[in-house]
Amino acid sequence: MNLLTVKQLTKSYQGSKAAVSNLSFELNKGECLGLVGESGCGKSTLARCLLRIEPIDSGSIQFKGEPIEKLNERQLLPYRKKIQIVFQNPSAALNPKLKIKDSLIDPFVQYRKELNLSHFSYTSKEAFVKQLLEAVELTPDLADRYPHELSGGQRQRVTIARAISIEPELIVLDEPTASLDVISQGAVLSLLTELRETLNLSYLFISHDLAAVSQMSQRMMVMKNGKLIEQFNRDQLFSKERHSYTKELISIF
Ligand SMILES: Nc1ncnc2c1ncn2[C@@H]1O[C@H](COP(=O)(O)OP(=O)(O)OP(=O)(O)O)[C@@H](O)[C@H]1O
Repeated sequence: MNLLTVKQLTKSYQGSKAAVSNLSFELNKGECLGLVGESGCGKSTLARCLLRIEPIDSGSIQFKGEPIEKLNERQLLPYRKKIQIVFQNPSAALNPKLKIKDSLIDPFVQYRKELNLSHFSYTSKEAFVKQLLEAVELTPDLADRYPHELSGGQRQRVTIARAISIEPELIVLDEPTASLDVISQGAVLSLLTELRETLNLSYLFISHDLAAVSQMSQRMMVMKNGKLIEQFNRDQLFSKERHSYTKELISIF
């Protein structure tokens, strides 16, 4: 089933050439679609446009066939809980003044009335927070700590737990492991794959790291200077038909 359809999406910042230019792709339910490209090629701009954090210049974004590019904030509410984002820097994503349990419960409290959870269940705040921490393989005692009392890897697990707490359909992962050391990176990527399968999630996985993208994704897209160069199945990554730019990226890794 088709979850997200993007057609001819273009976005430019004032006074600059298009950061994202005429981008078209589809993302299917249950898959991880990878997007790889060097720094500054427009990956985060695309992520922000999909989340409607940035307005787009032209093109369309459909979620399950519904155009969402022109919806106002109130009309967007039902989509806000279906599409979540995990950013590169978990420290910026967590409120330093809130204990982990309060950050974790926040999306649930915000969307409580519209939620129909199937994997998690809410009986009490404590029990719910415990379930979330367990889902991302963290111990329950972290609930009472503040973000600065956690490691970078633990903080990123907390932001992932927040994103999955309301059981979204799609998560945009924007360089989710870029701030982590290699061992934590591997662990977080394995966790994300497990969660996708358990919770029937779909991912748009954005990274400059070709190895990570190819490990996670069933299909991949390559972006350069705001444009999509090509898209292909993961098992076609090393095919001789690949674009010369993709081959260049492969040669660097
Ligand atoms: N708020 C902004 N205002 C003006 N220009 C911006 C803004 N955000 C990004 N840009 C420009 O848009 C282009 C794409 O940036 P973007 O952050 O989307 O790239 P990226 O591929 O995510 O890079 P990185 O991997 O380094 O995060 C760059 O030329 C950048 O300078």
